[in-house]
Parts: sequence; C-alpha cells; structure tokens
Amino acid sequence: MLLHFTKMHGLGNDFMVVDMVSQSLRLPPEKIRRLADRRFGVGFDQLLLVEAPTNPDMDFRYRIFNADGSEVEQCGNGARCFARFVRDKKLIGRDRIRVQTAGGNIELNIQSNGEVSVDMGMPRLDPEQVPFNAQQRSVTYPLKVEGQVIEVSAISMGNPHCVYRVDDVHQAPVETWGPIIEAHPDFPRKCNAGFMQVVSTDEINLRVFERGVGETLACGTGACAAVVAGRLQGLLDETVKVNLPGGSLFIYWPGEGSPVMMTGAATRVYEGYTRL
Ligand SMILES: N[C@H](CCC[C@H](N)C(=O)O)C(=O)O
Repeated sequence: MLLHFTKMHGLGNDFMVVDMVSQSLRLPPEKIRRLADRRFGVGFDQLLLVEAPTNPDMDFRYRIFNADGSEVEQCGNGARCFARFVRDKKLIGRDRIRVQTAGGNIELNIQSNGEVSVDMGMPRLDPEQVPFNAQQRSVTYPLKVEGQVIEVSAISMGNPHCVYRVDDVHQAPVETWGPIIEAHPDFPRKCNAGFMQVVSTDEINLRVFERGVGETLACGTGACAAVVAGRLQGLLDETVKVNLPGGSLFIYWPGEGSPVMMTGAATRVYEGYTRL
C-alpha cells in the first residue's frame, strides 16, 4: 500500500504529516519506528496524523507519535505545521482552527505573514498533573542526577517537561543528562528535558532532549514550559523570545490562570509517497 504524506518542520523539528481524514490505516509502533528511521524510512522526529474530530466543537483531531513509536499528548511545533497543512490542503477554509489533542484542545491561528500563533492552553503546575513525584507543588524541586542534586521545574503543557537552568546552553550536559532526566523515576511517564539559559528578562536560549526522540532542533511545548518556569522563578517578563538551535519562537504568558501563546514558523519541505 502507498501512503501519501507531507514532510514539514517547525524550526528544524521535523514531521511526517498524514491526512487521515481522506485515508485511514493502522500504524503500529514498529511501523512508526521504521518510518522514523533517517536511513531506512522517511525520517522524522514526530509523525502527525490529521483526523476528523470526535468532539463536535472541534475542527480536527491531532494525534502525535514520537520517533520511538510512542503516542504523546501534545506537540507545539507540530501544531503550527498542522495549521499550515490543513489550510494548504483546503481541509478548512478559515485561518482559525480548533484542534482536539490528547493533551487538551488548542486553537491555531494562521497570521497574515504566514506564521502561526497557537493558544497552547494552560500550563499544568501541580505535580500529579505533570506527573512528577512530589508531596506538594513548588516552583522548583530537587532532582538527583548522577549523584548530584539539582533544582528543576516540573511543568506539563499536556506533555511532561523538566526545566533545568544553566549558565550557557552550549556547555550544558544535554547529551549526558538528557537521557537520564528523560527516564528519571521521579517522572513516571518520562519527560522532555529542557536546558534553559536566561539571557535577559525577555530572552532565553534553550536546548531540549525530547522524550522518545533525543535532542531536537526545537521543541514548542519545551519553549512554553521553559517560559512558564522562568516566570514562576521571577526571571522573565510576559513576552519572551526563545532561541532554540533551529530558530526562535515568541512565547506569551501573563501568568497563572492564563493560557500560553506560542508564535512561530511552519514550513512544508516536500510531498511524498512511501510503501507500507
Ligand atoms: N517529545 C514530546 C512530543 C513532541 C514535542 C515537541 N516536538 C514540540 O514541538 O512540542 C513528548 O514526548 O512529549
């Protein structure tokens, strides 16, 4: 069977996007892993499926699978590409798109300059919502890593994030501590490990070792989680430029009780077919 797909990226965080409204098939985890392989398959960080909604108030259902085949709750860079995909494919005729995801409903808005703004919903800050093993909520928590105890923030954007502040992202132990934090027992559903350098009150540098993938060139939910962490620590303003290895995002979060807004680019690379 031939599967039609579109290859896209959000600041280098790359996706295989499949319209499951007009075609439908089952993709078991081992098949997703094969498709994700950058030598034997298409190659991607995440697979994004565009489906009809089960919630009548939504325009689409958005399912997200990491390269390891795991289905996850949310993907920020993918959401922007989702908007570009459904608009370009004329699956919807307007620029405001309501999307149902496993991590909560989000709203996508295509801007006149082609960038996409996403209402990513409220950050979840109680440990049991992340989930993170802690007796009570705190701005930061101690986490034991390689015999050291570091202070981290634990935040969910629908998916779990650990944010660790460093002096310089280029010197951060992403390769060594990333996999340890990702699989840390204090994060029962694992986590995305963010390494955040505060440049100023309105700018940070960020690298993310993503759950189920490894380090990516950008992580949208990671950027949201890092700004929420920085604001709760009193380090950041409401609007922050987040510099990731693949490019910059703008995140706006006024504070608790408000959703996190993310704005950035979404790029289509090519259309393709692959044999299943
Ligand atoms: N690896 C993430 C999903 C993709 C998130 C990222 N690509 C984004 O742009 O938010 C997780 O397992 O929760």
